[in-house]
Amino acid sequence: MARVRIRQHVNPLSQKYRQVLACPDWATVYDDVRRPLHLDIGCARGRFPLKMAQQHPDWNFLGVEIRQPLVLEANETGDRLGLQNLHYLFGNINVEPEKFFSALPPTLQRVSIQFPDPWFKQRHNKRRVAQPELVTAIANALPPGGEVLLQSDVEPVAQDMRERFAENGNFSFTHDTPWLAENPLGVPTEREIACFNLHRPVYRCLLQLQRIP
Ligand SMILES: C[S@@+](CC[C@H](N)C(=O)[O-])C[C@H]1O[C@@H](n2cnc3c(N)ncnc32)[C@H](O)[C@@H]1O
Repeated sequence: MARVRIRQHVNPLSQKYRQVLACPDWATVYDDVRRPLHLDIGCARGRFPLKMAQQHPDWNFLGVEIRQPLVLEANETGDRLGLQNLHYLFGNINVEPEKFFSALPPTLQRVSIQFPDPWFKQRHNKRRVAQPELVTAIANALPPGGEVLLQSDVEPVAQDMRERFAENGNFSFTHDTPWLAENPLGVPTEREIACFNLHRPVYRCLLQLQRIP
């Protein structure tokens, strides 16, 4: 069988990725839509949501990824394992995020953005995931107490994400130190494992929504 070549990075500003993420009928992908929902943005092969779904059958998990072949493969794996609390969607999270978030089940409880950006240069700022419109959409969709986990191994990128959430005004940090030493969810992502093996530091923080905006 011919192997599909999967690109390392795609440009989220390209015309190809300008559609709003299409949501399915949630009752066809989750066996119980009432469970709390964890959204993982930029999930790549989706191993993090997969492990979380196995460890937390009382939650639903949704991975979003802009590289379609990874999404197809991840959904096949989830189906093969019979996981009815896991689903993946293809698309660009930064296209009209308000529309996407308003089409989610009303049970959104946690969002994670982990090692999202290959865009380290300042001139590529607009390609980064944590844009103000996305932060606003997350703030509008989470209930008070809802959580956001941010992680990166590139300090300026982590700092940038941190500032975007702090300047939104609706979130507070759950810790006094600038960064958390350990992953509070206890399940490392693929990139996090690679960082650990390379002894690279990881910059992570956990925020909570304070009030309804
Ligand atoms: C470096 S990988 C990290 C994957 C995983 N979160 C981890 O920690 O191992 C970042 C992923 O985010 C995806 N991504 C980047 N921008 C995105 C966007 N605007 N919408 C959806 N996915 C995006 C990339 O395609 C890539 O798979």
